[in-house]
Amino acid sequence: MSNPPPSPPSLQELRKEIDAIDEQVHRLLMARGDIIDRLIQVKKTQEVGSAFRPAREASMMRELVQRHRGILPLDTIEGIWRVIISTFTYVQAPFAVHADVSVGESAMRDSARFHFGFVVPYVSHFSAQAAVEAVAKSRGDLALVSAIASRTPWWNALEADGAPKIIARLPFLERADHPAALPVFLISRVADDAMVTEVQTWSVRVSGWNADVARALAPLAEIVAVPDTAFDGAALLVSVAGQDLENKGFEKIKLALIKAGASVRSSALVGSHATRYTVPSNGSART
Ligand SMILES: C=C(O[C@@H]1C=C(C(=O)O)C=C[C@H]1O)C(=O)O
Repeated sequence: MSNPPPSPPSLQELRKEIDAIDEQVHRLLMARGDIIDRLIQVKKTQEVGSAFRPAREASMMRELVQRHRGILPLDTIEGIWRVIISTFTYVQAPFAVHADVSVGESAMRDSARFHFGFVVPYVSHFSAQAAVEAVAKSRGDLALVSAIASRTPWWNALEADGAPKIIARLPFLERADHPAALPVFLISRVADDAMVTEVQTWSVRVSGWNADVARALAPLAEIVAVPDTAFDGAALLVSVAGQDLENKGFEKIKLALIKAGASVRSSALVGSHATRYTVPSNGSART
């Protein structure tokens, strides 16, 4: 006679397992918090403005994608870790997020809450310029500004030495159905060695700007353009990937502008961020 199949665990037993896991997760998060005091001293967080470290965060978010398996949606894992990381950044050195809501209040608020949670104060502004100004006046605050459209060339305010810079492009993990998909630049002051330089962002003033010039540049770089009403010029925010130390990537853009009939009146590096990273629907990541 064969043995009867083992009876499935009871609901009570399964809930006990869940309670044990919850306790471990909670204790591990508290242990993570215990590291912060030591980390502040090693990192000298207070000396450079924001404790946000864009290079480290971009790489941590990619690790999550690579490790993730099972039924829990990546949206959930990404959201949980954004809150963990942002809150741990906040407890090192408190900061606020200044968001430009002129591109759509609900999408911008979703992006701010998804990436920074509810503990980090959220301040809305009615222009990108105002959000950037608030950051310039602060010690370590962050601004969130649309990465794809603008009515004003807010990036001119990032040109000066010591001015805040573009330090990241969110979301870190792009995909078609991202819950906080609005493409935004994050602007702050961080230590130079914390920057990721894979994509450089340049503030460029050109004359001779028109649709043909824009088309000629489109395959080479992402551009936000604000045409100048006074003459045939424009203020551009140009994102160039694949930089080398001599800024050859930007030199290529300059040459392409000239070839297309425009001329460059000035250019200044106004930040850099990690290469955009796309999670395809089949789960394996690509950049
Ligand atoms: C803890 C740090 O500070 C911040 C918080 C991080 C975290 O909680 O893991 C990661 C990067 C920083 O933005 C760090 O620099 O490692």
